[in-house]
Amino acid sequence: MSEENSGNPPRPEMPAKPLIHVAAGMILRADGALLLAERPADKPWSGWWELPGGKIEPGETVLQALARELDEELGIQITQATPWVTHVHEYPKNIVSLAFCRVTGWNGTPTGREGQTLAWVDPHAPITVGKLLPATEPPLRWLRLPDRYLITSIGGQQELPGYLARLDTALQQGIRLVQFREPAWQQRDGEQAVAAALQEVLRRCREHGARCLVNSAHPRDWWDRADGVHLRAADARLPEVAARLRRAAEDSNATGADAAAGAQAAPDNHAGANAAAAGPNSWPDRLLGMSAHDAADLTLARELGADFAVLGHVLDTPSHPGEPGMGWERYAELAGGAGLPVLAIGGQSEATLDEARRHGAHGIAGIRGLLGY
Ligand SMILES: Nc1nc2c([nH]c(=O)n2[C@H]2C[C@H](O)[C@@H](COP(=O)(O)OP(=O)(O)OP(=O)(O)O)O2)c(=O)[nH]1
Repeated sequence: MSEENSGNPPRPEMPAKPLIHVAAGMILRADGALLLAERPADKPWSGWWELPGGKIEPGETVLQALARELDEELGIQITQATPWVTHVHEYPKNIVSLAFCRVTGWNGTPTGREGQTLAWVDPHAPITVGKLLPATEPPLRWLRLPDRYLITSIGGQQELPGYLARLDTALQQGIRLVQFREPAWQQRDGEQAVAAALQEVLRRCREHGARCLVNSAHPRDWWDRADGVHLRAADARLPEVAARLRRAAEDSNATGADAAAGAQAAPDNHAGANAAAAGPNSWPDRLLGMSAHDAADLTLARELGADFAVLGHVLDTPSHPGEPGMGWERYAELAGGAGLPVLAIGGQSEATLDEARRHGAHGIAGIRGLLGY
C-alpha cells in the first residue's frame, strides 16, 4: 500500500545521518588489564567511558589513525597492533563505524594528555569505573571470548578414552572453548552412544571452567545441556532454528538474564537506535557460534546475533582433502567486514595464532592443531 492511500500523513524526508569512521584501541597489558578512558568535558558524551582512539582522517589507514590518536591522546607509540572487529552503531544523530584493534605493544606510559581520566580494568569482571558508551559494550563482551576453539573429532566408542586423555591435557593447557561435533559417529551408532560421550566432554569442560557448545548436527534438545550451540551454515538458515533462538532470547529476557550478563542501560536520549547494529546477544545465557564460508554466511551470523563465527578453511587441511584453502588475504577481507569476532579454521595451531591475528582474526579453531598433534 502506498503512503498516499494508507491513511497515514506523509512522513517528512529524514536527512541521512552522517557516517563517522573511528579507530579505537583495545590496549591490553601483559597481565590482561584493559585501558579505558573517560571522555573529557569538552567533547560530546563527556563523562562516558570508551576505548581510546578517534576519527580516521582522509587518506589514513585504520592502524595509522590509531597510532596518531594514541600518540595525541595518551602519549604512547604503538609497536604492536592488529585489526580486530569493525562494529557499526547507530546513534540518534550519527552512525559510527568503529574499527577496534588489539594493541599489545607500545612505548611510553599512557597519560591523559587531553585531561581525560584513565583506568586499567579487568575486562573479565563487571566494569565499575562508570558507564560505557553504548557502542563500546559489544567489544568488551567479545573480548571475553576465548581465542582458541577446540572442535572434537572422537569418531567412536573405542577412541573415546584416548581422546578424553588428550582433552584433559588441552584443558590443563588453557583451552576454554570446545565444540562437541560427532556427526559421523551419531549416524553410525545412534544418538544414545554419542550422548554419553557429550556428558563426558561436558563434565571435563566444567571441571576446568571451559564452555562447550554442541554442533547443530546433534539433536536440538542437547543445546540446553551444553553451553550453547554451534550452527552449521545450512542449519542457520532453517526457520525453526531462528524461531528457537527467538524463543531462547524471549525466555532469558523474561528471567532478567540480560541484567545478569552485564548489559548496561543508556539514558533514553542516548539509547542505541538500531538494536541489530548494536550486536544483540540473542541468547544471553548461552553462546551462539556459526560456521561461515563467505560474506553471506557472516552477514547471517551477525543477523542471528551470534557471539562469533568460524571462517574457513583458511589453509589446506586434512579435513578437506583436495580443496585448497581461501588463504589469508581473502580471510582478512571477509573477517574485516564481518562485524563480529571471527575465528580462523583450517590448518590452524598455536603456530598460526599470530598470523591469524595479523589478518583480523579473534583467534583460531581446529580439531587436530589445538589438541597438539
Ligand atoms: N574512541 C572511541 N570512540 C567511540 C567509542 N565508542 C563510541 O561510540 N565512540 C564514538 C564517540 C564519537 O562519536 C566517535 C569518536 O569520535 P571523537 O570525537 O572521540 O574523535 P576525535 O578524538 O577524533 O575527536 P575530535 O578531535 O574530532 O574532537 O566514536 C570508543 O570506544 N572509542
